[in-house]
Amino acid sequence: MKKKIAVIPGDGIGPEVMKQTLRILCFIEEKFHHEFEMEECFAGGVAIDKEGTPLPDHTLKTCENADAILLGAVGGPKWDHLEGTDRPERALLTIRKELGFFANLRPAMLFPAMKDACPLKPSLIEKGLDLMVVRELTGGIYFGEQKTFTDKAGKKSAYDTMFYHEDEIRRIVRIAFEIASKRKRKLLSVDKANVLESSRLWRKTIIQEAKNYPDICLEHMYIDNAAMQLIRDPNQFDVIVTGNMFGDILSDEASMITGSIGLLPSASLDADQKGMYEPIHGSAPDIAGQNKANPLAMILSAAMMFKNSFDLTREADMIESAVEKVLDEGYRTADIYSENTVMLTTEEMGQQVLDTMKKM
Ligand SMILES: NC(=O)C1=CN([C@@H]2O[C@H](COP(=O)(O)OP(=O)(O)OC[C@H]3O[C@@H](n4cnc5c(N)ncnc54)[C@H](O)[C@@H]3O)[C@@H](O)[C@H]2O)C=CC1
Ligand SMILES: CC(C)CC(=O)C(=O)O
Ligand SMILES: [Mg+2]
Repeated sequence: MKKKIAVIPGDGIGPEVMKQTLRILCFIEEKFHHEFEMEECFAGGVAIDKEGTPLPDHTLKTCENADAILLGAVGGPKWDHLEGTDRPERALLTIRKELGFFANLRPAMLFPAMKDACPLKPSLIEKGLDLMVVRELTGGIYFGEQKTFTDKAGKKSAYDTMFYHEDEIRRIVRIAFEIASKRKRKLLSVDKANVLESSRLWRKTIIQEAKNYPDICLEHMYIDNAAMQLIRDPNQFDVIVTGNMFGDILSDEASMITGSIGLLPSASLDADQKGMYEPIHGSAPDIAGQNKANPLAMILSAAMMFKNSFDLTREADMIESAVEKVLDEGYRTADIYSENTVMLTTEEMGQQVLDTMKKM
């Protein structure tokens, strides 16, 4: 199979975790006789430094022309003084919006070997954890009107707007219902409908849409309670659908139940399953450049690319099984290290996954 893949390493640990992922892609390409035309491009802080803008036109064009996009992470303290549209994060938001990647799938799975790394009581995760957060990605407060202004007294104010059109809600909740119908037929919609108008529209719309999915059990929860319930008893949930900001926050919280944010992949999809694949974490400036980052979230994001955009399940399964085996054998990066396990660097973890795949 011939595929064009746009590769955006980005900033901080982005290039470190991407390097390990590309080694695995090269192995898959050779083993299964695929042809991956990989084009590396700049976005984020590195693009600001090189070209004066977080998202150069040619990067966006490369993404548009690709069959899928892999992205490490963008941002960092070096660029934190910049204003909204000049910031590295703008690159990510613009790619998502311009390419219509409205459906962000963030699976939170606890690998059996990672139970000790979960900070919750063992009784809460006895049966493991297998959650799917479906996050709306191109609307809500990250894309509403925003402004900072100075009043007559010289005092500053700022606002952000949480805006949702019913069609935006409808298309993401449909994706969530479809996913729920292939799992436990349980869907939790998370909102703040006791306070926010946009949440009330969200709730009304999903209740209307539920009529088309009579075999799915739909429940609703406010975001504050959901954040608490996720820690109290994560296994009460199966598929969670929510807006952009609530999904961003809840998925970082869910990641910790699986041991580390360095383990969680994601897919950001359009209506035709074209997608951008990225770990849910950021550029982790506190550990960047130290060969300490966990590359498994990025590697598992590539597996999601094979499954969702290329329909290559054998290749995806191979990556996922290799990651599971490496963890079973006790190999860990610093974020998930505990006594009686073997601490590896980023490079060594990539090598370990690769060596395991070679033996499969
Ligand atoms: N998708 C993206 O490109 C995202 C970018 N960011 C940006 O990243 C920068 C840092 O943001 P933070 O809020 O600190 O979030 P972060 O996710 O980068 O880091 C949070 C904590 O998790 C740790 N961590 C993250 N990924 C890890 C990995 N693979 N292995 C081991 N430990 C890992 C970090 O060391 C840090 O202690 C900011 O500029 C932010 O805007 C944040 C989230 C997503
Ligand atoms: C960096 C932001 C644009 C978004 C974010 O934190 C995320 O998508 O996880
Ligand atoms: Mg986030």
